Amino acid sequence: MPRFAANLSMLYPELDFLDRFEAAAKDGFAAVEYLFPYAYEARELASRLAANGLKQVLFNGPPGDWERGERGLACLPGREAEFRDGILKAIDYAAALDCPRIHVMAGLVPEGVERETVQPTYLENLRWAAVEAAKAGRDVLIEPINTRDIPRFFLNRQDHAHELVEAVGALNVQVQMDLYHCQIVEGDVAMKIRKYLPTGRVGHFQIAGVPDRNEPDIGELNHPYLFEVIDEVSAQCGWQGWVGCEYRPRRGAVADGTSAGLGWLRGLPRAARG
Ligand SMILES: O=C(O)C(=O)[C@H](O)CO
Ligand SMILES: [Mg+2]
Repeated sequence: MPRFAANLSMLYPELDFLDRFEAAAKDGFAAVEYLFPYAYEARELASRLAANGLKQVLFNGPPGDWERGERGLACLPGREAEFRDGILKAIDYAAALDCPRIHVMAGLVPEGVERETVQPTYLENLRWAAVEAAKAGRDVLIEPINTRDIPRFFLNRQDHAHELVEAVGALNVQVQMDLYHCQIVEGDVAMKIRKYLPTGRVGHFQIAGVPDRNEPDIGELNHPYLFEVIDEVSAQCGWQGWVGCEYRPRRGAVADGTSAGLGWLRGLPRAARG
């Protein structure tokens, strides 16, 4: 089975953020990811990781003004200086948390502007981020996200993400393949894993039930089957990454907490949470 990381931005909403590390470790996770570390001192987060024997495997670069709806700066002409400051801050956090990868959110295509118009800005920003991240020994990830959840998000499809990774041409730029978004936008998920994982350009997976982003055993995707596909292809190509559990608990959230909804994980053959 693949190795699973708990997404602490979505799992354990019943707990304060800093208490979610311990909860994830108690549920058997060996790794965590979350959206943003910036509201906390890096040393506080590092001590929570260490105290609970957890690895940090992913977080996002600063997204711009999240409360006002911004979802990344990479494709926004005129925001390059802010983008660069954010990437440098993320790289500092990644060093302090010993986190190998940073997700750089693409941002929203401005109203009335064509996607193609902002693509040069996006590529230039990614190239710059790749160079800075490489100096620090980190990978930069880009993630196609569905437009039902984030209307006008610049990057929606796996093929577009892989074209952009090729265009940047840096070994440390990879695709974050979120199977939830992939199913909503384009489907044919198993075949896309078979197509893209062997390229060496998939840095991380994420999962959630489709369509409601709840536990992976709720909804239209057959995750045990997809895990077998990931296992099979990984055995052939040597992929050794993580699968982030990025869903909003439905089963356990109210009565018993997130743990009660982890039956899908405990039920997997040779369940590997770390
Ligand atoms: O929404 C997702 O799927 C993500 O992974 C992003 O990091 C959230 O903004
Ligand atoms: Mg995701």
